[in-house]
Amino acid sequence: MRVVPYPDRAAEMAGLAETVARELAAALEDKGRASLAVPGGTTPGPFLTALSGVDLDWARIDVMLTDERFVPPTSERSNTRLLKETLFRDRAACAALVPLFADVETPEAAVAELSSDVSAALPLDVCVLGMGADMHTASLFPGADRLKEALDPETDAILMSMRADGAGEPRITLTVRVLRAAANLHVLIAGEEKKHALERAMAGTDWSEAPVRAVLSAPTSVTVHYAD
Ligand SMILES: O=C1O[C@H](COP(=O)(O)O)[C@@H](O)[C@H](O)[C@H]1O
Repeated sequence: MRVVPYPDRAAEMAGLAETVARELAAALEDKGRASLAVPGGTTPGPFLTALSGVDLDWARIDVMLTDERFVPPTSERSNTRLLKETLFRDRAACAALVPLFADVETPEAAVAELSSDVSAALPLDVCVLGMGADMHTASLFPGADRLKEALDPETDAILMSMRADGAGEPRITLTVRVLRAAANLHVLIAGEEKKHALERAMAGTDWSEAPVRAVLSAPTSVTVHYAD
């Protein structure tokens, strides 16, 4: 794992977009199709907007979220909404969205409905994750009801419903097996609070206490991007 510091957030977002674009272009060249997972939340908007302007053959790129809140896409809390407003425009407007939301009664029913389309887009060529100050990543929250199953590297599940005190609404998340299998992994963090959380995560080994550790210790190329 390596940590790349940037002078400011604008440089961080632009730098990550450039790196991800290069990795997607290499995957397209190799295989004719590429897959990308991106985080939701408050941090990645400028990165996603920068990526939307990159000249790539977006029609051959499958894009999914690392996790979604179980709210309608019209909600301010919807990660799908963020994705549509930031990435799915400009040159990337024709990318193929692999949904992590379904208009059904429960997150469990959504997982059942969505899993086969997600599975068809795996393994991920590029996966960008966020991290909370509580060291959650995707919707893998410390203390969550199904965290143990989602952290199991041998699980057959690719998507899992998740409920946790710190999560607000129920969630749907990619499992650790899927995240760790990505060819290129990036963690995007900004600000002092997250810098301290990263230091705490790097100082221990227990995945359930700090789920982001499962990603930081992946056997693949892992880069943490940081700016104040
Ligand atoms: O709830 C979520 O939180 C994390 C971190 O979000 P941020 O607002 O602190 O940037 C995010 O990576 C995840 O995708 C999202 O659903």
